[in-house]
Amino acid sequence: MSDLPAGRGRHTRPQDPPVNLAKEGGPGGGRRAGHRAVPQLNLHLLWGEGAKPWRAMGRHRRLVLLGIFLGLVGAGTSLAQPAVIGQLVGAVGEGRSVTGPILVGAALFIADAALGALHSYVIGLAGENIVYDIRRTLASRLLRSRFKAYSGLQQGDVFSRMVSDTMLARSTMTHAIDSILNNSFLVIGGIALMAWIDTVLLAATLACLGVTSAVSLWLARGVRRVSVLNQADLGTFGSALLRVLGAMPTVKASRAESREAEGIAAIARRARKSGIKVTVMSSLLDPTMSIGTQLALTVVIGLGAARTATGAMPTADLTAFILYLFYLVAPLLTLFESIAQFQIGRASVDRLAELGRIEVETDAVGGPSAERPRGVRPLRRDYEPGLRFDGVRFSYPGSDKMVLDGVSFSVPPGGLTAIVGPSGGGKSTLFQLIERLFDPVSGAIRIDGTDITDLPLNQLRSIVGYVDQDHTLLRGTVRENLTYSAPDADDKDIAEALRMANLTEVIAALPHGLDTELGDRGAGLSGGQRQRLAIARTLLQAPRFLLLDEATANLDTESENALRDSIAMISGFCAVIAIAHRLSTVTEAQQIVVLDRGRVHAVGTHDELHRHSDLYRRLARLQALSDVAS
Ligand SMILES: Nc1ncnc2c1ncn2[C@@H]1O[C@H](COP(=O)(O)OP(=O)(O)OP(=O)(O)O)[C@@H](O)[C@H]1O
Repeated sequence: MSDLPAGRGRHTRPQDPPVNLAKEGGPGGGRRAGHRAVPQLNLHLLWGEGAKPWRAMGRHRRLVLLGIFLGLVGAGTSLAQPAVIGQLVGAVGEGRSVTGPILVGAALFIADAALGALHSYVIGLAGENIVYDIRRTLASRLLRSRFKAYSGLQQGDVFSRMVSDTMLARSTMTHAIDSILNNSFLVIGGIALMAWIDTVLLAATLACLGVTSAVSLWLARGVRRVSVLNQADLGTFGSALLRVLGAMPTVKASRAESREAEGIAAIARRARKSGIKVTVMSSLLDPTMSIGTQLALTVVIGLGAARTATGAMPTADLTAFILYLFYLVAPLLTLFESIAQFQIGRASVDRLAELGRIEVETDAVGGPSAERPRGVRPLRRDYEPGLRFDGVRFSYPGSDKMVLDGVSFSVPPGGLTAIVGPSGGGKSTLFQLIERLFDPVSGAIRIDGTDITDLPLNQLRSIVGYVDQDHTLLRGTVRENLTYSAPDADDKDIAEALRMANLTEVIAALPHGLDTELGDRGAGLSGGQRQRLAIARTLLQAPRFLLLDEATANLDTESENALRDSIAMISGFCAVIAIAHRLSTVTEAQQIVVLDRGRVHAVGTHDELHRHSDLYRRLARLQALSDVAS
């Protein structure tokens, strides 16, 4: 492994001087690095406690304002049109020249159409920009979130917020706000011009429209209430679907397709029910306003005709008034629809803002903490090289049960340390704490004498490599998978890592070698090959500590031997800490830690434990029996 490049932190070997971890801690030195409450990211989405669509528009407010302005100018040209038509009617009636009104009218129509198109484009553009910013910022924040906070979320709900809530929020922040302002302007302008023409007819109009407007506002508020429920139902639907699709082999093997399909259908039914409520409330808006406008029109025509007959009102004025009433109908309807749309979108803005407040790991990526460890003088004179658990106690968030209760042991900077013990004893939890996915309730984990909570996360995770239980591989080629945590690794590094993971021949036999595409979850490779590929990937990161979870859980004898050889090779240049279910693979370990119900039961070599530990002997006996059985 000595050929791996130094730029990826590979040079901190057991024989290297330990790292002055606190000095490299950057701004976090002395504090618990990585979990500060104030995020470093420049987020437009940190909207404070209340979700404010205006603030959420971020740097696109000017574009939205330009769109609104264009809309208002367009509305002005619309408002002028009935007056010009009124003049045209007057001119015809009085035998005057109609050229002027026709030219002005034509100019207004053209301006109205051009402004309308431009206005739609600018508002649409602002919407796309806003939704892009929200998605980009939220995705980045989610990826940097504290694992503790992230693991409390439902993935389907997060997905639904990112896809459907962002669309609804976009409508609110652009179309709805723009439409409310423009149509309010049209309505107020229309009313003002109608007042200028005839106050009696206006009073009759307002009386008819007032009642229906109040009902419409009440309906719009109801729309928001049911929209919140509907969006939550959609989130639950997404979560359930994702969970089932992610467990397809188990679903099929359990012949649970129909049961799961029914379960999903039940959630879909709930979403349908709340969706129908939204539709009912929204569709009541139109007829409510239509009743008001029809009534107003009837009254205006009747009363207007009477007033024209008595000479109290010229015919041209009545024509203009009726035209304004017609002009008023569409903006009024759109206004109330937009208010309803705004209310629906506000519910989505709330849900996005909630996601935007997820706590982040502040120094996981970038910043001074991104520096790789350099071999510098040790932090303390009395440091103990390697990794040490010191009286670590831990319970998972929301649970009182102490999963680890006073765990203490040391891992030397090289060689193989195996962790064994009964199921549920806390073995995997140890790894989650070393990776700082969670922090201990009390006690400390130290590397070269430095508490890992004083280390920038980026640095910690570059010196600790982690191969999880699932040996997670990503979609893409073998090469892309291998270089995931060391993107600048060259072919020589890759060849070396493959050799150490005993994969050289396996990869050479693939149809396109390193450039062979792997399916989801590494399809195309056997379980053992996937596991060794995950190990090779971690090796390219040149860790000082390599954590292997359930290293030999699903291997045949040949793969197990291949892996055992690999571990022996790897443990010659870095410390390998392996959770092992098969004791046969760790008999050669420099030390074995037996963990039982969250406590260290014993530490020693295979021979020592065999002599002194009842539990170890029992585990070995059970293992031997299961090996015979299989
Ligand atoms: N996310 C979690 N929330 C709450 N409790 C958890 C969580 N993960 C694990 N536990 C509990 O913590 C205890 C230790 O689990 P852990 O996975 O560390 O054990 P393990 O020794 O690795 O078991 P196994 O050998 O079966 O993998 C178990 O009782 C488990 O139920």
